[in-house]
Amino acid sequence: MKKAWYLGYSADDIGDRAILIGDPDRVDRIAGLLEEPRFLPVSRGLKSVTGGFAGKSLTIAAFGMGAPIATIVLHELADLGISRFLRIGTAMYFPPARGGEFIVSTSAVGFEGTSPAYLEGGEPYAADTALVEALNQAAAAAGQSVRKGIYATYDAFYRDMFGIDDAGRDRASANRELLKEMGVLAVDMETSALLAAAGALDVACTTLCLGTVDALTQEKLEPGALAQGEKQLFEIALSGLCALD
Ligand SMILES: O=P(O)(O)O[C@H]1O[C@H](CO)[C@@H](O)[C@H]1O
Ligand SMILES: O=c1cc[nH]c(=O)[nH]1
Repeated sequence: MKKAWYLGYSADDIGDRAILIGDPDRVDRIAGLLEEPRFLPVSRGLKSVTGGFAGKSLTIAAFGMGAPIATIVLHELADLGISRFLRIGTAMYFPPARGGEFIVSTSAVGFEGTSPAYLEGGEPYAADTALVEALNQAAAAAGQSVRKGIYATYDAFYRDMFGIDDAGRDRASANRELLKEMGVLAVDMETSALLAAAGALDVACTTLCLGTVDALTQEKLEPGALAQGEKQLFEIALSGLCALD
């Protein structure tokens, strides 16, 4: 049976849909919400678990950080037969979004190097509308709401997104002006590449993130609100993704 090159899994190891998560510690925490969680062998630090939720079988896969590795994980899982993907995590946000809100991607603009290899000229890359709506409904059922909008994605965190030196501050500040004009709501390091890869591979994908860093002030969500938001994020993500056939 075919085995994925980097992940090392075969089709028998995985569900029919996937949640992609950056931080591998989040895989351990979301696994507690799954029925019969089965952790898969870890290679290169890529931690995954397969289990059930609401009668559906899914795989939660950690990719670390950044578009190249996130798209490798999506591409390998798509090649094994997964047809729906949801990235969850955290993002920098622009007004009118506020800290602690859930932001779902309806589309994304790519300032990273991976998306052109999948869908050159395809910008803005579109998210799957059924998945976006399923997340919207799952949030409402949980007494929460999601804000829908455009994501922008970069590779160079300390140059394009967040300044800790003069060169980074200047560049990130110029980017912020551009993103404000474009009406971007959230910034991360994966979404545009995942949407482009999903489009090219004919699978469904979107991103749902908790807004944790104010793009204008660089103020961070405090740890208690982050922990609480993460729990709600997991519930909305699992319910929304598993509501679809
Ligand atoms: O979503 P999480 O894993 O929190 O990661 C987010 O924070 C990292 C730094 O920008 C990027 O990987 C980004 O997408
Ligand atoms: O600053 C941040 C915080 C979360 N996610 C990002 O991509 N950037």
